[in-house]
Amino acid sequence: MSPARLTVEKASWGPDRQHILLHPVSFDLVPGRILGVVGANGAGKSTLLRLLYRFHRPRSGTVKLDGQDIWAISARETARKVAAVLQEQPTDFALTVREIVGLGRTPHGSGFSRGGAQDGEIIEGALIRMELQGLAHRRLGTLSGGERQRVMVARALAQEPKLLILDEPTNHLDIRHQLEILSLIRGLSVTIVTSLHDLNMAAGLCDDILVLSGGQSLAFGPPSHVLTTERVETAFSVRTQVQTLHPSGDSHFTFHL
Ligand SMILES: Nc1ncnc2c1ncn2[C@@H]1O[C@H](COP(=O)(O)OP(=O)(O)OP(=O)(O)O)[C@@H](O)[C@H]1O
Repeated sequence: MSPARLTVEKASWGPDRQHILLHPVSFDLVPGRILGVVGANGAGKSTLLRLLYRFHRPRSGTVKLDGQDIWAISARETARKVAAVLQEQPTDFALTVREIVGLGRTPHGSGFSRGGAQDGEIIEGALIRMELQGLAHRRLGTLSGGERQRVMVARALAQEPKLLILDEPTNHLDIRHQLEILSLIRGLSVTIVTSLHDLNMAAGLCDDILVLSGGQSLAFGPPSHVLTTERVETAFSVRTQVQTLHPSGDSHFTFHL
């Protein structure tokens, strides 16, 4: 499955027309790139992500995948193209890890093109990638927060999406699993939009960054262009310093009140 081009044109959202929480935002994400959405608490990150996985319909503007408005196709067709890993997933804690990962195949269940064996291989591949083989028979409710997070990513991988939406994917993960999941994300052949709180992580992982503040988009583009000291100070209301790390030459932010 090839990565999708994601084109967001002047998309806005609010619970009603009088209360707009996300003001018109536009960006064009080249297939296969990783976009990091950053901003302070309440900036509108989750609201934007909800527009991208077709949970909210934009009040104005459009969200297009490969040039097609996601509201012009069915929810099921969208689910074959877009997978989301969210902070709070409504899941059945009595299901086993393998069953949960298997749910990722649901949108593809046409009964014609895909046999059960092929689904089984895809599910097994997702379990292996997230190092979950040893937990495959455990019930979700018995897992730690980090293990559950890996199950949710495995379920999204089993969905074989063209666009993967991740809401704070490193939450609950210890340092090793954070690094592992970031390296896995980098290696996927899929377009990715992820919200991240850690700006240093966002700068290291993402090809593009979108900065939100108070429901407005402040900037979109490569991290080195977008994450300037002034912009970070505006968006997060903190004093910010940038250091150059040796020997990598990477930029590293530190923050002060
Ligand atoms: N359905 C809704 N009705 C009313 N207000 C909402 C709704 N959804 C979100 N909000 C408000 O919109 C603002 C943006 O919320 P959002 O969850 O998008 O922020 P966020 O950037 O993801 O924040 P955080 O970093 O805290 O997760 C918040 O003030 C939130 O309370």
